[in-house]
Amino acid sequence: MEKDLAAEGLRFLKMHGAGNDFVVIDSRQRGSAVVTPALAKALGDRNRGVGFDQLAEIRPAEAADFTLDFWNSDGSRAGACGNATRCVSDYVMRDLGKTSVTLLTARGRLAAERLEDDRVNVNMGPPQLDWQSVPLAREMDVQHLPLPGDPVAVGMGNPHCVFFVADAGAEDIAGRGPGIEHDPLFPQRTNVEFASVIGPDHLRMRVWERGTGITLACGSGACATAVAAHLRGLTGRQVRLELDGGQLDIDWREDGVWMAGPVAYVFEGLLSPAFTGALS
Ligand SMILES: N[C@@H](CCC[C@H](N)C(=O)O)C(=O)O
Repeated sequence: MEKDLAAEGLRFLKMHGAGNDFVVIDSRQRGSAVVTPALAKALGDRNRGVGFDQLAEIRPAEAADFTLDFWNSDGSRAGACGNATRCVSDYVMRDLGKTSVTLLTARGRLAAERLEDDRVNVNMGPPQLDWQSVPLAREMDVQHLPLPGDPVAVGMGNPHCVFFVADAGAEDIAGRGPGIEHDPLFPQRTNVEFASVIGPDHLRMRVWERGTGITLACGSGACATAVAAHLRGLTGRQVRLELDGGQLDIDWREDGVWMAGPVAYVFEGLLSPAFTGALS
């Protein structure tokens, strides 16, 4: 932690998208990143920190409106976070007086826009459907992984393992999630989705997130689940997902997987110098 931040404290914003909650740190004026794995882990602690599913740090960008980095609550980095992308895009759009923005993430350049009903729609890019990109440990059929339950692997800039089950609401997510997250098939671990079909354009989905655990919604997971459902012939390319925290609408278009959903502002805060200083 830089000396001046340890002395002054660090400003943050708390947001959520369909109950997937975030701490957002805006480092555009500072220019350089302040988040470290130690800060992410300490801040992600719901008892001793602020608590979040993901931490998102905004940095300046030359060829886009901003750069966005994601961290899980265990202090690990994530290459994609759909709901944080929607929330932070809304914040930057309001700040810049725009109704659409472009951003750079580890995945590449993404685009987001505010819809007339105030939801935010983001293009999460094309799904990664080859085993190296997910990534998986060795060559295999991504649409039929060699695991009980016959799941589908989909990369959305981060790895997802999607199970189609009779009733996602009845799945023991906490019991099954950790073992699959750490299965040797996934060299970078994986997010785990359990989905059931409500209709040809309607799914129920629950999630165990890599590096965080159970969350009320996962945007990249919703995209991966919609892609997997279409590949399995269960739905069309446009689908609504019912998550524990709300609804997300997915549209798998030629230019990528678009996801629309709500964004919410919760509070702003200032991390105490004692908190940030203890991490120096
Ligand atoms: N909540 C997210 C996904 C966050 C990252 C994930 N846990 C990972 O490690 O890949 C979303 O909305 O996409």
